[in-house]
Amino acid sequence: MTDGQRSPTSGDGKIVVSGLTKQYKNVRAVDDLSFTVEPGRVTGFLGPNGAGKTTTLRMLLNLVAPTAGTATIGGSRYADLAEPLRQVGAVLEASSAHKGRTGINHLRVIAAAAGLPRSRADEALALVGLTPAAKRKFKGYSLGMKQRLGIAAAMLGDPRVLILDEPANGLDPEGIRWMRGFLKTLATEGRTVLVSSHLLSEMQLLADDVVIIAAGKLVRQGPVDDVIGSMSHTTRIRVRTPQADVLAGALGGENVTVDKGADGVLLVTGLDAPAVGRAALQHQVELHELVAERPDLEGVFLELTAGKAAIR
Ligand SMILES: Nc1ncnc2c1ncn2[C@@H]1O[C@H](COP(=O)(O)OP(=O)(O)OP(=O)(O)O)[C@@H](O)[C@H]1O
Repeated sequence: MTDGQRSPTSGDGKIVVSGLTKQYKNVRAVDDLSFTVEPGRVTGFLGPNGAGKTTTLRMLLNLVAPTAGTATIGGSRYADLAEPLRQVGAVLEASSAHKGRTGINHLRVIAAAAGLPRSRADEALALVGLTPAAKRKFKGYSLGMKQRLGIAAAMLGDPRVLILDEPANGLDPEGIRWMRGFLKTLATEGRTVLVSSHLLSEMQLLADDVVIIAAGKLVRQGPVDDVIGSMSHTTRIRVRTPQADVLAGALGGENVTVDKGADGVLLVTGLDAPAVGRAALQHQVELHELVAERPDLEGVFLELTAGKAAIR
């Protein structure tokens, strides 16, 4: 299906979450949460255990009723979408299927129920690289194959929006790399791709944007590079010198910390690389290495969510 053939009601595929709240008896699982997810980009949805990610995705897909607030996809609530499977594909947990059914039959059953052409089952299976296992029974599928089958089911309607909860779970490194390429390609085609994950190093490779939540609330949202850049005060200078003690003594000042590592390495925070280089020059210290280590997504995530109780 091309863009021109898409249902006009699918809008631009932008996801808008506004004031979304879910109160369970004692737990405010999601608390006045607002964020947007743009088409044409992969957005990582991150948060510590119990942050409210799954509850948010379930509200987005009309599986749980919000206590307050709204979540729309292409301007409509999921419940109001005319043909939801053609507009939104979702995988919320490892795919389950009738154990004795083959992969292709599993997809054909879903396609038939949704009024989609039978040929879509073959196309979706090919899309996730499962054609060779089409006639194998589901019970013989590995976890990685089950994940792929779940994604194939989500892709049956050629949706403009894809929502995945922890899609890399159970995948081996090759499977994770495949998933990365697959999701990036979908975004390049202009689709909206929202992915929750705990794998922060993988998210740094995969995501264009991130939405970080903790204890049900928004902590930060934006392009990955901007979110990491916003924490540049945590940039650490790594310097190696045969005169580590001399240099350590020369690097003083308010908010400056100097930790000694092995082999003459000093890890400095509170100064930038030129300042460390200047101090070395002034004290005639020979340098073998001088590197500004920018924080990675994992470091930023841990700092942003530190102390926000995961168990509520
Ligand atoms: N049906 C429910 N009844 C009561 N509390 C619930 C229910 N579903 C979720 N919660 C609670 O809401 C909070 C958020 O849960 P949720 O599963 O959305 O978090 P999560 O970010 O997806 O966590 P994880 O990363 O561990 O999957 C948790 O404290 C959880 O115990």
